Amino acid sequence: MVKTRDRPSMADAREERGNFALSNAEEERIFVSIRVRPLNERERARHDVSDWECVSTNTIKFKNNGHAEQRPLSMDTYTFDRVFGEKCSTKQVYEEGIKDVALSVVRGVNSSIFAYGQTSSGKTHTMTGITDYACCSSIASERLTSLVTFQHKDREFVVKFSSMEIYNEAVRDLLNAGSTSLRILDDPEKGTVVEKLTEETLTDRGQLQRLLSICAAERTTEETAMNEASSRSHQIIRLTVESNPRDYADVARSGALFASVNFVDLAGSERAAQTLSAGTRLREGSHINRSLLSLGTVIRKLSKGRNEHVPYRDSKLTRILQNSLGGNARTAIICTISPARSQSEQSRNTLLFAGCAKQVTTNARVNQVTSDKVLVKQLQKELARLENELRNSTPNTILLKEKELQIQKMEKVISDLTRERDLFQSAQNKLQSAEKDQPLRVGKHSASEVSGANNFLRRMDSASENLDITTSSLQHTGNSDDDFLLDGNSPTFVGPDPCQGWEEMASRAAKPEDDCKEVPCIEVKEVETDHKVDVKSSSGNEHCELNPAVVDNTNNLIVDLLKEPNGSSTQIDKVDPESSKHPHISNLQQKPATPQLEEAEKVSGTFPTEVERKSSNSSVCYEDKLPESKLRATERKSSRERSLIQEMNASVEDVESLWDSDAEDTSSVLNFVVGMNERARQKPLDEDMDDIMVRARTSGTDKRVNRVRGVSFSGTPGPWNFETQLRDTIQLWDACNIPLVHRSYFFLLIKGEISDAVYFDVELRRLSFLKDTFFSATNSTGHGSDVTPNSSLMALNRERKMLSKQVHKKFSWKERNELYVKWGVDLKSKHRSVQLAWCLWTNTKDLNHVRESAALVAKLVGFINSGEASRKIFGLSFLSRWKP
Ligand SMILES: Nc1ncnc2c1ncn2[C@@H]1O[C@H](COP(=O)(O)OP(=O)(O)OP(=O)(O)O)[C@@H](O)[C@H]1O
Repeated sequence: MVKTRDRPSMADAREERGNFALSNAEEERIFVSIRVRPLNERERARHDVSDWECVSTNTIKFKNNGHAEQRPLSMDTYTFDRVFGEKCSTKQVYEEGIKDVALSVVRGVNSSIFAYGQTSSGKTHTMTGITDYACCSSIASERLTSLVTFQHKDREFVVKFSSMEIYNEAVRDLLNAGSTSLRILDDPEKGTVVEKLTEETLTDRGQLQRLLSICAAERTTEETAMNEASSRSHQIIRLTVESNPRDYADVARSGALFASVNFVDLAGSERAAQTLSAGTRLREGSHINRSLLSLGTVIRKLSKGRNEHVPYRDSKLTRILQNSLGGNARTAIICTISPARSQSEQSRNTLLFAGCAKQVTTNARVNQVTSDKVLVKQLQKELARLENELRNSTPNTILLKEKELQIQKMEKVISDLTRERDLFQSAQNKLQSAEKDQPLRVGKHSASEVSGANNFLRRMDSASENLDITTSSLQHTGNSDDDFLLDGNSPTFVGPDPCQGWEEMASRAAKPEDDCKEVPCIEVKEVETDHKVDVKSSSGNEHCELNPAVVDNTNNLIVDLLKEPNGSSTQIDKVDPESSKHPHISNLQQKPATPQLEEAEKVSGTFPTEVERKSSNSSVCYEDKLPESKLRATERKSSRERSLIQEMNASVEDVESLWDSDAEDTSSVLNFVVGMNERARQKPLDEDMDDIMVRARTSGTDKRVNRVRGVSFSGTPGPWNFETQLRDTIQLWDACNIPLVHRSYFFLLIKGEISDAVYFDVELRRLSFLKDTFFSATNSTGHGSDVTPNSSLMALNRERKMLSKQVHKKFSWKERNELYVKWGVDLKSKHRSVQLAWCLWTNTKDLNHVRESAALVAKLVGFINSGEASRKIFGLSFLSRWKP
């Protein structure tokens, strides 16, 4: 008795892991089932009886009733994978024995279904039904309506149909009846293939039915004594199923699957005596039996499991089905038998064959094909998916839009700044050309010093906040002018640069050449009429108040400078236009004497503030009475000296009144400073310079000038005491709450060269004035000043806060810690950068502390010492571009 081992439920296992999951080759035995048909009419007519009984779903028993004529069988019970009795339907055979193997093809596994049995046992009857069920029946568990309609949510299917018969050992294409015998080829990749076999791609179930009908019609069948429509050939209906995933993103399921299922309806073995064959039928029967014998031999060899030769090539049947027999395919064999006692031996032979087939194992595996075409298609789909994802990605879209908006804003800011820069350069060019056209006017032009001081402090104040302004300006997209508008009481910026304070210094330090280009002209009309002086800026449209104190200071300085070496003074009644013709003046100034002075004498004007002149004969008035001898001495002074005096007078006093002036009014200052520096560098002991400095140091009858000069020049003749001036300046910075950036910049740039005396002079005079302004603001509302010690102190605090923020930007963590240690800030304390900023410029009596403070501020702000040019710029940096 052939025993079969219990077969694991492979179908269930596949269902659990997914129908399309890839798997390695699985060794399994051929699924063998037995179907017993009912007795047919012919058998019943012969009063034949059924000798076979299906005792269970997998066991069939021969009912040998002891008939003597029956030769005793070696065994009477056979067990197979499934046994279907006479009453079992073809659908049941399909569902319970064939379906799982047949539908392996949709998972990319080759499969074959055989019908084996003697003639008239029911092979064609069974296989026709099986093929129909497999191809066209609803297959819910596979989520396929059928192999033909091949609908699936994950994959797209292409099913191709082909059919052939092996008749008299010749392969015929059943879909191409006119064709000759087809050749069988051995393909290294595909195995055995039938050349030129017609393949039809299935589109619907009706097409399949038509093709099946064609095959049935074309198959060779003849009537024999055993069967009215006996199949005289082996028929193979082949469905080739190729599936591709709908979504190529799933790598595990992204391969194309390619497999075939063969529905093989073998011709029945027959005995010539029974079929009464002769002639053609006999020859057919001979071929049938020979091929079946080859099949039996192959099965028997395979069932033994030895590595001996398997004669696949003995017949075209075994050659074509080689892959299905012990190869890469799942195989199911339905062995059909007749229950008739008259067919018992043939039935027994069938069962023996089935028993051998039961021992045969196959190694089915998934046939995954990843061709270049599939790869390209896969990549194209993936690319399209990613592009679509990118387009529809909301966060990315928002991010991109934000970036575009930022770019637009920055472009707008750049455009605004470029426009303002161009405007500014245009204005400078105009001023430069005007300067060339107009001679230098020496004298006074009015300025409200209180207003100027306010502007100065406001400018410094705004400078303290420069980083915030700069940053915010980059973020604004509106009118840049609006960005710089202050409150109603504050001045409005009219120049190109919103930060005229330390930031301007720093930025100019980076490109000193550009900033030194413009040397605006000061046009001053000094007219002696009713003791009033008309002061006009170069623009000619601005009348300003003139502070008598400044007038006094300047004139005293002039007088001092014009002192005769013997101590006598010369009073200037009128400037001699011819004096400019002096070669020294020409060298220094490069400008002709101003004819406007003469013209100015003829012009009478009124002043916002009258300046009482102490002497009706003098073109310059003094607060204190001056000896007439001084003025006369001045008059006698050489034209060269007068020109120098005019130059310095214009420079120093215009700088002094700078707070209300436009930048272009500083031309003479810069010219003078440049000239002084150049001369000092080239000829430090130049007689002119030396003369001027000595005279400056020895000047002073005016109280205010004395006070300033007492600081600047130590009040006594002798060598310039740089350190004293520096200390005095530092104290005044402290007293006036001057911004730390300004202090640092000044400190680092002015190093004590003799030419720096001018800078100190200007700085000290201004600081002194600021201090007085503070004093006035504290004690009265005089001048309408809104600048108070408190407001300047607040500005200073804001600057420190700004500097504290810079600490984090400019220094690394390690550098910051070193700084904190150096400046005595506890590393464990909070707000260390703020503490550090509040340490700067606190101990102003210690020059080392001052030097360290200045250096640190310079690092924090980022300005550099670019040499002489920077000092010139620094001179200009006092000039306000703010107007009330
Ligand atoms: N299970 C069945 N129930 C009812 N009738 C059947 C069954 N099996 C076969 N028959 C009938 O028996 C006859 C012979 O069947 P079939 O032609 O399928 O045999 P076959 O094995 O294909 O013979 P051959 O090898 O000569 O082609 C047919 O008339 C068929 O209708």
